[in-house]
Amino acid sequence: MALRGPVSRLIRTQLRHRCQQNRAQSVAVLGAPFCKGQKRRGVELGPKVIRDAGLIDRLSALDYSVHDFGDLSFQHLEQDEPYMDVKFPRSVGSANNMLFSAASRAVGAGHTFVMLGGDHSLAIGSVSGHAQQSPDLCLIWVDAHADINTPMTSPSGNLHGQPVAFMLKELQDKMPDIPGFSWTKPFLSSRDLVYIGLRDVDPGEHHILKSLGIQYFSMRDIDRLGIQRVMEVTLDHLLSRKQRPIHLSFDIDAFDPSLAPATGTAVNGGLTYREGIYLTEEIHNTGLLSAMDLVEVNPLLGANQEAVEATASLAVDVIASSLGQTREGAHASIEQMSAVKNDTEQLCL
Ligand SMILES: NC(=[NH2+])NCCC[C@H](N)C(=O)O
Ligand SMILES: [Mn+2]
Ligand SMILES: [Mn+2]
Repeated sequence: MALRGPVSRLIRTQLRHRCQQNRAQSVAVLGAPFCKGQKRRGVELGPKVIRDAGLIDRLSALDYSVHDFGDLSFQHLEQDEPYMDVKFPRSVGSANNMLFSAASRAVGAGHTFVMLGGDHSLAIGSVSGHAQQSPDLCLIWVDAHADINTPMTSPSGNLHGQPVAFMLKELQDKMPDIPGFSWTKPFLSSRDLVYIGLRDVDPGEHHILKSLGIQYFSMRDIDRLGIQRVMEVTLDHLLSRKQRPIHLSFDIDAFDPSLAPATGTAVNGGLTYREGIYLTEEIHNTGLLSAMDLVEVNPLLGANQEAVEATASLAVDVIASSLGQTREGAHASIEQMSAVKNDTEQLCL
C-alpha cells in the first residue's frame, strides 16, 4: 500500500533529508609521503602500503563516498641546514605549508579528512589546516610519545618529536623563529588536547605536560583505569563544555611493537589491538570526528613482508574503525533501504 496524505509527505521529506545527510558523508584521503621530520628512510612509503592494504575499499564499504586525492608531491630542497639543532627545518616547514592548504580545503569542502603519513611532523600542517576551518576543534593524540619538545628541549633535533609545540598558544614564547615556519601561528589551548598511550616522554616534555596541566593517559594509566574509563574521561574533558569537532592524530607506534613493528621509534608495552580499536570506536560514536592523521608506518623497518603487512593492515583497521566500522556488524537502516529503493512501503516492515 502506498502511503498518501500529509503524514506520508512529512515522512518522505524526512527521508530525503536523511538521505542527503547520508550522501553528504564523504571522506577525503590524502597521502603525505614525507620523512624529513626524522632521520630514517622509508616512512615516506607509508601512504602506499596503507593504500595497498585495502584502505579505499574498506572505507567505501562503510557507505561513504570516498575521494582519494592521491599523494602530495613535496619539493626537494638542496639547501636546508639545521637551525639550532633542528633538522631539515625548511623542508618540514614547506611540506607542512602545502598540507595546511590541502587539509583546510578538504575540511572546508565538507569532507572528513584522512591524512596518511609520513612522519608525525606532518600533524603541524594537518591540524592547523583543520583548525583554519574549525577554530574550536579539540585534539586527541594517540602515541607512545608526546611530540611536544621545543627546539630547546628536543634531544634529537627531529621535528617529528616537536609538532605539538608549534600548535600550543601557551608555548608561543618558547618557540624560536624557525626558517620555513613563518606561516604558522599557534591555535590550540592546552586544555583542548588529550594524550593517550604515552610511555616514552623526554624530561623537557614531562615538564611541559605538568606545568601546562595537560590531560594525558600513559600506558600505566590505561593499566590502572582500563581503556573504557580512559575514553570516558577523555571525551568528557574535551566535550562536556561544548560539542565540537575532533582531530585524531594517531601515531602507529602507540600500539605494541608486536602488532606494529614497522615503525621508526617503537617502544615496548603499547596498546593492545582491542584497546586501540575500542578507542577509535568511542571516537566515532561521538559523531564529531572531523579529521584524522595516521602516521609513522615505515615499511623499510619491518623485519619481513609479513611484519610490514601486519602494520599496514592495522593502520587500515584504525582508520576504518574511527570512521564507523563496528565489531558487532551493522545493517542499513530502514530509512536507507527505503531511500535506495525509493519505496516508502518499506516503512511498513
Ligand atoms: N612521532 C614520533 N615517533 N616521535 C618520536 C619522538 C622521539 C623523541 N621524543 C624526540 O623528540 O626525538
Ligand atoms: Mn610516536
Ligand atoms: Mn608521534
